[in-house]
Amino acid sequence: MTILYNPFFLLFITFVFLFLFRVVLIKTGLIFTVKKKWRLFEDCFHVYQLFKVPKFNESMQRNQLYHKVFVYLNSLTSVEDSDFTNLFTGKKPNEILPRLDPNQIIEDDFLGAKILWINEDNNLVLKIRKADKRRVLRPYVQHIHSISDDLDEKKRDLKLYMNVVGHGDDQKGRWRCVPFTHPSTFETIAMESDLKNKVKSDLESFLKAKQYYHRLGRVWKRSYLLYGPSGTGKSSFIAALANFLSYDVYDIDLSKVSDDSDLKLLLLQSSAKSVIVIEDLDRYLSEKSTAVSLSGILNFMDGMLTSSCGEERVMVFTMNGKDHVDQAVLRPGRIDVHIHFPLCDFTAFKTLANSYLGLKDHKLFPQVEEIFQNGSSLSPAEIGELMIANRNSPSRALKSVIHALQTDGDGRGALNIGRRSTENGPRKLSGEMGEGSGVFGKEGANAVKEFKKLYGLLRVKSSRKSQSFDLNGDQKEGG
Ligand SMILES: Nc1ncnc2c1ncn2[C@@H]1O[C@H](COP(=O)(O)OP(=O)(O)OP(=O)(O)O)[C@@H](O)[C@H]1O
Ligand SMILES: [Mg+2]
Repeated sequence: MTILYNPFFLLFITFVFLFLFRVVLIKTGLIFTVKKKWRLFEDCFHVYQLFKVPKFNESMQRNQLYHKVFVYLNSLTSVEDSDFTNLFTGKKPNEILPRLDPNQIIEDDFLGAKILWINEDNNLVLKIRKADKRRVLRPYVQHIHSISDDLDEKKRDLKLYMNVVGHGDDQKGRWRCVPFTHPSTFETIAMESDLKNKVKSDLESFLKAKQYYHRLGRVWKRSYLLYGPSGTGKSSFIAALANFLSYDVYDIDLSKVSDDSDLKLLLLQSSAKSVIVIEDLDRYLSEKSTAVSLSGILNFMDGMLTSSCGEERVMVFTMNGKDHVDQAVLRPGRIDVHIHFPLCDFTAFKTLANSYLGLKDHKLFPQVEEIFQNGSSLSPAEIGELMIANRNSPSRALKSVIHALQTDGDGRGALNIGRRSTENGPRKLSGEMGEGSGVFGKEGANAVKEFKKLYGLLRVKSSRKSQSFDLNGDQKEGG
């Protein structure tokens, strides 16, 4: 019995007991409960300060700090270790990304200080001990900035935002987003290479011109008008432009915008480094199929409200034709660059044949060239579809293009009609695509014939100008 009073034995027993207690705590997960209780106990002896980082500022603009903190927090291992979190699949196979859940609390350590983040609805709340605040807060925020900038740079997954109809007074978060993965690039678009290079250098000089714009007291934005018939590559060009700039795309559907102030709000809630797109603007203006007034659109184009942030934005408007559009919409400054998207000519055809069929030359090319010279044309979309359908046999593909040009495309290039699918009815590809048929719906062909009757078979030999690049004075500013 004397052994029980031996201090070494008692010490040994205590160690064994503590070791077993620790094993039980860890194995059963009780350790987390103990830690939590301990934290609550510790909290009683500290005064905390809370800092709220709201998603939107008082004028409903996005708070950039919110985005940065969000990106930063999602990169912390403590997101995974917290009690509950969201899991999403990543880009790579088997990749799983933990993402903050509303009301989730995340712990972080910085310069020896414990920091808590609470993810509330539209706010991130930072909780820090008052004693640590002065020493830690500023360097911590700088740390968040640099880490999130690095992360943004590294995995810049582009996003496509679309506006949805707002409900009642809840105008927040009117944008819905999906990953933007459109594969179009300037290389895949059939367009005069000179024009392509001009567009690229215009964009590059715009990117470098922040100081220049600011010195002039101008909003740092650039507006493009893309106009031309349906299926000539306007939307593909927008995707190429976004990929070139690595910008997110905000695609505004004017039919879902309730009034002028709603449109303003959408612009305010878009983020910097983005392409803001309004497709078919001419249609909305002529049909008055939007609740937004002309002046609402003009103010939007001026981007008045974004001037306070000085953020870089590229605006793109598409139209089928600009002849009937109010000149105020097109004035320099509102639209900086006009780019015409014509129907296919022989040069564009060769680019398409190269990319769709891998053909640099072919014995049928001279025949195709002659048809184009006679003024026939189709849109690149129509020619592209024929090539895709016959991609296993280049000869058959070319024959079907020739056939389509001779029937449906007769005179379209010269007369430059068929401006809009809605004008002539959508030009559906019909019939069999194989065996050189590639027959197009007769609707379009009839429209062409009627047009020819009216205008006395006017044939202007390839008088159609290809994509024009009217830089309205402004371009010099960008450089
Ligand atoms: N210039 C082009 N170069 C390469 N592909 C093109 C070109 N134009 C059109 N295409 C192809 O045709 C299809 C339709 O093009 P797109 O949607 O860009 O035309 P659009 O001008 O926006 O037409 P719409 O006015 O009807 O919206 C796309 O799949 C695209 O790949
Ligand atoms: Mg389009």
